[in-house]
Amino acid sequence: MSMIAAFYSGKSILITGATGFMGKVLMEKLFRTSPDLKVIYILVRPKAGQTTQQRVFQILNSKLFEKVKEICPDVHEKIRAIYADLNQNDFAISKEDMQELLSCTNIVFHCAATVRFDDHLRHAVQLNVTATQQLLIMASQMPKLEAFIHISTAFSNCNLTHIDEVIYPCPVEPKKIIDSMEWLDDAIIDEITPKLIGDRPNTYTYTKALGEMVVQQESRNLNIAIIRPSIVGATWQEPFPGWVDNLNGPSGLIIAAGKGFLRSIRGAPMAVADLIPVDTVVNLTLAVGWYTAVHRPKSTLIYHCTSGNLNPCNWGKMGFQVLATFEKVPFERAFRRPNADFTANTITSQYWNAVSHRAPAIIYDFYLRLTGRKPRMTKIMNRLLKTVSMIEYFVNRSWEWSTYNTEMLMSELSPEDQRVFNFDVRQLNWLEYIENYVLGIKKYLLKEDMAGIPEAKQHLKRLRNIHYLFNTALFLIAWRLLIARSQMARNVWFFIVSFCYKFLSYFRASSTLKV
Ligand SMILES: CCCCCCCCCCCCCCCCCCCCCC(=O)SCCNC(=O)CCNC(=O)[C@H](O)C(C)(C)COP(=O)(O)OP(=O)(O)OC[C@H]1O[C@@H](n2cnc3c(N)ncnc32)[C@H](O)[C@@H]1OP(=O)(O)O
Ligand SMILES: NC(=O)C1=CN([C@@H]2O[C@H](COP(=O)(O)OP(=O)(O)OC[C@H]3O[C@@H](n4cnc5c(N)ncnc54)[C@H](OP(=O)(O)O)[C@@H]3O)[C@@H](O)[C@H]2O)C=CC1
Repeated sequence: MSMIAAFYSGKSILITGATGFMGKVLMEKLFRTSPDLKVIYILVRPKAGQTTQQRVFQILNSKLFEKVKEICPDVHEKIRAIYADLNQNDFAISKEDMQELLSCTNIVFHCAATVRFDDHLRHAVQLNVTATQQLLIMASQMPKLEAFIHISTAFSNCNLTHIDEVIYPCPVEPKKIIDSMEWLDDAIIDEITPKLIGDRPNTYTYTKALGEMVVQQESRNLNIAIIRPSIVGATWQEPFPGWVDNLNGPSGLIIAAGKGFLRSIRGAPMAVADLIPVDTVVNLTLAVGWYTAVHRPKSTLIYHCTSGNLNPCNWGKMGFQVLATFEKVPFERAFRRPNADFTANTITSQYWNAVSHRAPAIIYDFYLRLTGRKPRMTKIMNRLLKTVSMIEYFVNRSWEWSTYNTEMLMSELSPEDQRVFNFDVRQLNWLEYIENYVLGIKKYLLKEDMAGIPEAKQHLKRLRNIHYLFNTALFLIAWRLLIARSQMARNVWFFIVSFCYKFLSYFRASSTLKV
């Protein structure tokens, strides 16, 4: 019997960010392995015209929860969706709901965050720092609380190259930042943002670092642990391989490459691609919840959930495998044939941006205009290039994260728990994982039918022919223009033509003689 699964049985668990990528997988695993848990409270806001209940209904009826519904048929009754907005005071939770949360919760998993790299500092602070502080204040009023697990990111200290399992202080105290956000106007915040974030690349990593400081400062006598995952990717094994449902991290760029929009990224092919499957992160998170509640470590332990030091893969290898998978299972209606690369050189990268990204978009928009349609490719390309520019920081560097706590935890687990809550990335076969990841993107994100693969391959063949035709036409036009302008080019041209003519005459004469 799994000790971790048994631990969560009968427990009341609060999850923030349960509608997000990681939150959904966390909920799924909890219900699948501990169907006897008492209740999972999730803090949800209405979104995109859907009420909180409709959102929960949609999640439970998704492919991800198919297995859960077999194992735990009363799953609908065990989820309590609580209306909440983490941007508001007391999260806008009603008094009755708050009372219930405070009196019943045993474990808190705090996953909610804004993960946008370009978020305005005020908003990023509100969600990643202030909301974390408020949640900790709530937690301190929960008499039955056994553990509080905070999800941070391995990149909260990406300004360092070697990162230990400690909280690194930021120069300005989080409390001062929170206070200043209340009275500074947006223009001033914009001005001081680069100074505050310093050598971090964006407001996301900075506010996640502040969030960790808040956890440390507000921990009081709570049992707290922090988990720092690196780049979270599709599921590796559970509940099935390749599940993914948003465009964050590599997923959006894999789509862009598969559809032929993305041809080049300025990145170091040999830099470590520190991806970690979402089910691995969830398994570690649940193991940490158990360990923190049962063993009550004296201080706040930090767990790095990374792959680079144990089973490294680099961006070059990953890109190669992604492209190889496109050969077998191409995406439908590609704009161009997938053919992308990482280039370390800035000038080469700018050249490819002009030739392979901007020029085809302009030509295609011109074609759309000619055929009376609305141009859209330049807009799509600008958005893609903006995304690429934001991730460049992460694909040009390698980091080293120490993983003593994660390894210690692994050794504390029973063999059964090591199997059920496996977070040992040494067992991960990257080629297989990446292939499943690309397949998962096709199935669950793009919702493409596997039956359409022959047609997609046919489409790629047509694109290849158009590509050859276009290049030949371009070459002939360039050559014609050159001949018109340069005597030297004309001489070369006449030499080639007369050489071919002589060769053909000789060939014809010798074949007549034989007869
Ligand atoms: C080339 C060779 C090989 C080929 C094969 C390729 C191999 C693989 C390539 C490997 C590369 C490795 C990358 C890893 C780096 C991760 C580092 C993580 C480090 C930290 C990890 C963390 O700890 S935390 C998670 C990370 N956090 C994000 O990853 C959020 C990012 N994101 C944003 O910060 C905003 O998204 C941003 C971008 C500002 C746009 O902002 P924006 O305002 O312009 O656009 P919006 O977001 O509003 O989106 C407007 C519309 O674009 C759609 N869309 C959104 N993203 C899209 C996307 N990536 N690709 C397509 N489409 C996307 C969306 O669905 C909307 O569609 P619609 O309009 O139809 O609704
Ligand atoms: N994905 C990754 O690559 C990595 C993620 N992480 C961390 O993991 C955690 C989970 O990330 P992930 O699941 O990928 O992120 P998602 O963007 O998929 O999910 C974010 C969650 O936070 C919720 N949320 C955001 N704003 C509010 C709000 N105002 N009120 C209530 N809920 C809100 C979202 O709700 P809604 O659905 O309503 O928007 C959603 O449930 C985060 O803490 C992130 O920093 C760390 C490393 C890598």
